[in-house]
Amino acid sequence: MITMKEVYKRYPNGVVAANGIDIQIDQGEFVYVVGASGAGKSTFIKMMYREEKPTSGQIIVNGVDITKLKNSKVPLFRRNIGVVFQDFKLLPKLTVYENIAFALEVIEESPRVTKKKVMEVLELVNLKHKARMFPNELSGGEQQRVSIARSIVNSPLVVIADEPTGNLDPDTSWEIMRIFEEINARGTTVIMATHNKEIVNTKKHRVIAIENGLIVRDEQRGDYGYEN
Ligand SMILES: Nc1ncnc2c1ncn2[C@@H]1O[C@H](COP(=O)(O)OP(=O)(O)OP(=O)(O)O)[C@@H](O)[C@H]1O
Repeated sequence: MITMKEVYKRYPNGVVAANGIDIQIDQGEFVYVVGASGAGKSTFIKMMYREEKPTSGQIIVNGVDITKLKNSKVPLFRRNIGVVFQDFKLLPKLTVYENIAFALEVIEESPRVTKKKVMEVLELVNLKHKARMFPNELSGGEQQRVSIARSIVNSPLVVIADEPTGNLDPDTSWEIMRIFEEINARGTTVIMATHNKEIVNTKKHRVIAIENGLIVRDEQRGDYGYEN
């Protein structure tokens, strides 16, 4: 579902963050992206949802070369992709319910379907009882669960998460992992950049390791492989 061919990314300041990446990720896979700080993990991930454009190379997502996509077509393309960030990025003035419903209002979903879908994802992340609260009334783990609920409410084919447990304590991180595993078990591809050695070594999945903008290891059920 995601193919990169000879992908290079040079930022305007001259830093080369992708240095010839070739990769294929199939529908339904669970993939960890690991590597030292500054190795190019975020750049790799951002290019998958057209947050960054490569300097050269092809990136094909669901059959479309997104490097050629017009800016005006990017929002439509992104409907098939859920994104989760380390710092949650919830809208502070909207309730939990509204933060999630927002993603559906943009696509003009009917109020009845919106309510049904929002309640379904809130159930999945176990936060139905906090639907009327505001983000600042929630713990970090709860905020991340809301952000995951928001990322999947459109039933995307893939969820891309950049260090989703980076700001969370170990117990909360395991709870977040449980939710990603559940999402993956339902057939959604999950791609997760992480520094969490324990999680990678315990919940085994494909591991892609990046160093200096290059994929240096790609293993099914791999280990984290760094000291951290
Ligand atoms: N917008 C940008 N402009 C210029 N250079 C950038 C930009 N974004 C990232 N870089 C540089 O590209 C390289 C790769 O950065 P990237 O954020 O992809 O790494 P990372 O592996 O995700 O790091 P971390 O684990 O710290 O998040 C780094 O040298 C970084 O400084």
